[in-house]
Amino acid sequence: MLEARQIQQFYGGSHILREVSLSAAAGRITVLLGRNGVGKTTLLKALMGLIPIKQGSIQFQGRDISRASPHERARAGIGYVPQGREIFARLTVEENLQMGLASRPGGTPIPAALYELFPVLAQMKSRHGGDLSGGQQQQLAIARALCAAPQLLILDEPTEGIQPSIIKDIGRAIRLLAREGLELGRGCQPIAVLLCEQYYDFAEELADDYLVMERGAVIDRGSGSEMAARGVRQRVSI
Ligand SMILES: Nc1ncnc2c1ncn2[C@@H]1O[C@H](COP(=O)(O)OP(=O)(O)OP(=O)(O)O)[C@@H](O)[C@H]1O
Repeated sequence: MLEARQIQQFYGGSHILREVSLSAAAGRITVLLGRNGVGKTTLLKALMGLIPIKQGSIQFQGRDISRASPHERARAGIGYVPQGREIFARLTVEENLQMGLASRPGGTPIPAALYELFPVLAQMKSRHGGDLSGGQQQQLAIARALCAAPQLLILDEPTEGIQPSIIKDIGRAIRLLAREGLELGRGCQPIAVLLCEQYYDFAEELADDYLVMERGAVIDRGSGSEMAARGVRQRVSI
């Protein structure tokens, strides 16, 4: 589904991504781990087209999207939940979700399945985004990305600063999306999930595949079931 090859990225003179390659497949959760500042967010932004890549290629559904705009990538089926959520604080929950429908034909309703996935959003439909708790905002940010019915969902640290009960709900939602998919108005099919995460236990629990980054490069990768044996926890702990 997604194939990124040999991505190189620089900020000024700093070499931030060093020949990073990764893939994500429908039905699988691919987890990206690494300490603060190793380049994870930069990589996700590059995949979404928010930062142009200097070298390398990105293929999605067999199509080269290396130079496509974020908007085109969203239309092609990539959903992105940024670090820090970036919900619209002055818009209501419902209006935030409507913003997520922008890439779909006019008149497309907010998929009811999203309110089943995160019932708190139904209860808080008319509240302003800024009045929600951090965990509720994270659920809203995920639901907003899902409004576009993506085939690939990219999540940047969805557990950051969130209480344990909501982390569990988010974990359940991610697993459901990858295993079964959700009826978002385009049929219900398992999606590909690319999850960047600092919270090791959460990452290990969900990972089908994992990658570890250090100083802009992938230094280890494998299947989620090998993470404990390969000492990934020690590699990413601060
Ligand atoms: N806009 C920018 N201009 C210059 N340097 C930047 C910029 N954004 C990030 N960096 C630097 O690039 C490196 C990688 O940052 P990035 O945010 O991708 O790391 P990260 O692994 O996602 O870390 P975190 O978990 O803290 O978000 C860091 O050294 C950071 O200071």
